[in-house]
Amino acid sequence: MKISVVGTGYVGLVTGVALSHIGHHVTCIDIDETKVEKMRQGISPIYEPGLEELMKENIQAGRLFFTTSHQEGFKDVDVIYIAVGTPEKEDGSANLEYIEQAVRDIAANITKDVIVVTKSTVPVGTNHYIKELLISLVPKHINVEVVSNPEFLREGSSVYDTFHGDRIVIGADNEEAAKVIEEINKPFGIPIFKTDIKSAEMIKYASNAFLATKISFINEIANICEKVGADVESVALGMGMDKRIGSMFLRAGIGYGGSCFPKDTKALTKIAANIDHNFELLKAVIKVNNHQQRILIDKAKERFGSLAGKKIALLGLSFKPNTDDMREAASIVVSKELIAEGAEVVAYDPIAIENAKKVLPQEVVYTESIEDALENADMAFILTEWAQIKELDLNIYVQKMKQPIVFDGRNCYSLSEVQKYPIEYHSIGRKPIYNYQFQTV
Ligand SMILES: NC(=O)C1=CN([C@@H]2O[C@H](COP(=O)(O)OP(=O)(O)OC[C@H]3O[C@@H](n4cnc5c(N)ncnc54)[C@H](O)[C@@H]3O)[C@@H](O)[C@H]2O)C=CC1
Ligand SMILES: O=C(O)[C@H]1O[C@H](OP(=O)(O)OP(=O)(O)OC[C@H]2O[C@@H](n3ccc(=O)[nH]c3=O)[C@H](O)[C@@H]2O)[C@H](O)[C@@H](O)[C@@H]1O
Repeated sequence: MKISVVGTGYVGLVTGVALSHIGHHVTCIDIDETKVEKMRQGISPIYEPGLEELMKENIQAGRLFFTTSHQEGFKDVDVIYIAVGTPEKEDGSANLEYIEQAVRDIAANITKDVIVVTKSTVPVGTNHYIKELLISLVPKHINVEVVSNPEFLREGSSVYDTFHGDRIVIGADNEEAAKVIEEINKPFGIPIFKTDIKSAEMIKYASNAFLATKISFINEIANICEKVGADVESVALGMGMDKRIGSMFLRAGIGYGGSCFPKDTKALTKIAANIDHNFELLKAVIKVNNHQQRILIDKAKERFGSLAGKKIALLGLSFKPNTDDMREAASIVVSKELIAEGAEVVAYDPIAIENAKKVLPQEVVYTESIEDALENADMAFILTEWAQIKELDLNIYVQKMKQPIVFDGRNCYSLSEVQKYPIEYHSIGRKPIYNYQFQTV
């Protein structure tokens, strides 16, 4: 099948590469010339484990192409995937301007019948709008069908997820079009769920909202655990053994970030508000998350009073490990607030520093190693559970810091391990450890 993918972000690039890997002829189109130039050389503009190897392999096999020209990219294609961004507008609703532009680009350049597949996360009703817009713009002799095919990959494991996903959702009002997209996806060997367009659109939002709910739920339980002396890790394990609950997405921490949960939860409350439904549960999930992102600051202030003049090392900046994505990362909220409190902020991340520099306050100082960040620090905040941080020899905190006081927002270390060191350790939903005698200065 000859396919083109519009937009080469996390979703578009991974989709294009994966579709070429299962044998399709794929052209990825992006308006960003620098990105396209890199991708032509087999260089991935984003950090995703395994992606670059797969890109190179399929470029060499003559199945994967990149262009900035919609005309060239849409030439003779049977199927066009839309994977452009749908960021948050100021009012929380989804911004559909990139989708609309992509649709106009398609309409202006296609010369034969095509199926347009929407991968981007779009509010219920958008695919019908896309179809109406296309029909109004393309010449009458060209037939266009629209299929919703929401994406469920996670950043940091997007290649793995694409080949091992739990389901592929195909939402179509036209059986023939649904069959074509089903055939395209069959080589992945993943269960395919076919439904109508609006239900497919809703499956995406409902799934993200449900996962976000699980996270806010366990974070609330964690906060209660701290007060009553229970251990959230044990609680999550015990809960997760019930198959109806499931053990995944019960990791307590400093809340969810990233390009999707924050924006999609807000967008769903907007979708509900548009039909006069007050989605109270989801609003509470969002509120809990906003509070949770600040929880280490609250703990540190409770411990120290003022943070003014304190040197604070931030370990991990991206919104989760194995990605350089800084969108809605807790480190943004935390660093801004620490700077406002008058603290001196030193930050380390194995991959995301370049992106972090674009969004964190300019007062933040970056280091090339964990050791350098910890040097003479009054306290450390762990914000992302990178393997490098989880595997760190805990003696480093003792040796490098002015006082080894660690606020761990990702529960990176077992309490029994931390007990072996002269460290003061505060984590989420677990008992604090006071093995370091704090000297008042
Ligand atoms: N990032 C993720 O993990 C996931 C994202 N999604 C959804 O997928 C969609 C895309 O997300 P990301 O890949 O993160 O976006 P992104 O912002 O990383 O990438 C979008 C790309 O589209 C390009 N673009 C914009 N307009 C264009 C046009 N008219 N023609 C060609 N290229 C154009 C941009 O230059 C950019 O490279 C969003 O709706 C998002 O909600 C869904 C599942 C996972
Ligand atoms: O629509 C999307 O963009 C994607 O959003 C999430 O994927 P992603 O944001 O890449 O990463 P997750 O692994 O879901 O983590 C999101 C946030 O939740 C946090 N999280 C996750 C799990 C958990 O138990 N606890 C927790 O705090 C992570 O630290 C991170 O900040 C979903 O998991 C994907 O299925 C979906 O396709």
